[in-house]
Amino acid sequence: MGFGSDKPASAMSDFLRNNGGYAVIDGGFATELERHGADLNDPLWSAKCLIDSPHLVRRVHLDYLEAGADIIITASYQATIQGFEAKGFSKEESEALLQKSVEIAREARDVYYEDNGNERSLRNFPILVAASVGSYGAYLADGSEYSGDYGEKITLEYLKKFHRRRVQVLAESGADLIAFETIPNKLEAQAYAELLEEDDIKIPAWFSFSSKDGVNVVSGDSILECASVADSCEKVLAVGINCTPPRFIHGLILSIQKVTNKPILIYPNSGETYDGQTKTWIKSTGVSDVDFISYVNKWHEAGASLIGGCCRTTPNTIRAISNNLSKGPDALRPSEPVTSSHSVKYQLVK
Ligand code: MET
Ligand SMILES: [Zn+2]
Repeated sequence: MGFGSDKPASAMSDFLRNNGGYAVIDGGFATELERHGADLNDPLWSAKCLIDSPHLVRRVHLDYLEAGADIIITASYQATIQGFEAKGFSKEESEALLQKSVEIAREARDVYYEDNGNERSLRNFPILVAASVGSYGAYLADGSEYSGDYGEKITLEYLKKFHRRRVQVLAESGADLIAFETIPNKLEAQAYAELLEEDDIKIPAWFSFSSKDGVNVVSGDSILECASVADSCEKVLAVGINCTPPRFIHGLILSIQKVTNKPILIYPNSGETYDGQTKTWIKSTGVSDVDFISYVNKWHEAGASLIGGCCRTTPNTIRAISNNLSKGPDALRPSEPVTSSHSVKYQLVK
């Protein structure tokens, strides 16, 4: 039985409760691919490796699992049928590449389970594979991913049409959930919510927004309104923030809590600034790993229960997050297998 298929609404809360009150999300995927030598200067960005270096994709998933990630996010952030077709792939080949992103993550999970004596897969807290869906702006690769400004021609229906087949394919590919990431505006969140409902998508999802001021999402839409869209959609099991500087995260957690009781996820970037023109990160505008980590237990105390890193964070960041949370003041991650009769002890998750 898949994650969320028996009790969809509470699947994430149940998962977290069995997992000691928190889960660790992986870190910057593209960042780590580049560290392994991948060249991502391409409209497909990290999804280019699905075509030319799947072994690196698998390696990076394993790096994050070994660092302590409980949830790994697939390389499909910038993988779209339209983007693959622009490279000359057929519709069928493009869909197969989307499926491949999930297959590689599942393979990495199997290898990790085997290397670790299958202990985790037998527990109530398996590792989850989250199929990434990046925004329409990420597909455009023109900077609108971080402005959320798509112009007036882009309507709700346009966005639904753009994402529909991609979401359907990922939902049928064996992932545990869909991670809608770096959502830049309210319109795109509404498009995702309507797609999930209308197409009767069979796996749950999380919605994760990005912000550059700690008050609004990057388009200027209110985080309260955006998080409310996520709250109203039954298929959305967690809501939060990613690819946003660490200094804004605490305030955003408090805002999101005003409009939802769903578990809150956060996976900030390193705090460095991305220059959409040159497609590079401006160095020395961020925080060090040490500073990033000093925030982690505060974010957890403030109410975030799924914590990881986004662009420019590394397996070292994730290892430190994992170590910090397991030593935190209210950490209850069990070291022995948990059966459902024990789960009442782990009630930190709201
Ligand atoms: N999961 C994606 C990645 O790390 C998120 C990118 S945010 C621009 O590649
Ligand atoms: Zn990012």
